[in-house]
Amino acid sequence: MMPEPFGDRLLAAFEARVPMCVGIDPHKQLLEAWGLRDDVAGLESFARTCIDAFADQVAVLKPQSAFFERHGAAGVAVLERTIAAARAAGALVILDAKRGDIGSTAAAYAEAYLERHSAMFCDALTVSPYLGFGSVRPFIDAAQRNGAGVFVLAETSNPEGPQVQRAAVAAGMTVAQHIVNEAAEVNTQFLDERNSTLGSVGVVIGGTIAPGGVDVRRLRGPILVPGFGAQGATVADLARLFPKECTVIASTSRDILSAGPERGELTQKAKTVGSRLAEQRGD
Ligand SMILES: O=c1ccn([C@@H]2O[C@H](COP(=O)(O)O)[C@@H](O)[C@H]2O)c(=O)[nH]1
Repeated sequence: MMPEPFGDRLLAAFEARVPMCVGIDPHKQLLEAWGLRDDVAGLESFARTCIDAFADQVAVLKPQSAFFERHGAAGVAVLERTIAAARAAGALVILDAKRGDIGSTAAAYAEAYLERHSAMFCDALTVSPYLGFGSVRPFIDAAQRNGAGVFVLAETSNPEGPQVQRAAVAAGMTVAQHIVNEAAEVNTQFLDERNSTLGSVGVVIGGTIAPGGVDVRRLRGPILVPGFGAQGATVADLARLFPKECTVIASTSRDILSAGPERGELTQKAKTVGSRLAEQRGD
């Protein structure tokens, strides 16, 4: 039997939980602010507190792989435990690792994160299409086989992004729009074959971008929106950038994590931000 598709699981989580994504980004400065050492024990304690505060309340958690990898193999082991604990508590996990490579190597990355036998299996993975959209096909295939998702970088939140992502691939079409259109095509094919409402190929579009860059109305997949909070994007920006019918996953890391280390304060902060987002969606 085919596993339940990621899009359906995401919609169910948004109905039942705080409808947003909290990023788990154990910055050195945050570890220090939480009274923890910048070592593997500090990392484990930080991640454990995040799980206790968010995993049974918030729809999506997004560990940032880089902050675990910087502690070496022991840090990656903490990441594995964090993903497993978050999923066991019912949160969906998007691993932010921005993987991408030539097809055969992409297939190995896909096996690491999107095959159910893997220790690092997560609900979705961020991937980079800047070796060509076709190069992310192994991620899409593995995700669709396993009820997981991918989030393809389209227009990122950093100020350097537009130089590449707003360049034209054809008259009137930006690179970012091309990526969104390719994702839309995969979703349409998948949804035509399955009795499902939301595709498993999402895109990443920063909440900080200038309006007018990408048209997402035909995507039929979720939009992961980082840049909310610490990088300056607000609820009003989300309303301005995305049509109401889109499934927008607003993501914030430092803004919420800076409420720690008390578990109750972290949970409360996520709930406060989540209700502002739900209000904007008109729930
Ligand atoms: O376009 C992008 C893609 C990914 N990110 C990641 O999201 C978080 C943002 O953290 P904040 O503390 O909320 O600024 C971080 O892990 C980035 O690598 C992004 O910011 N923009």
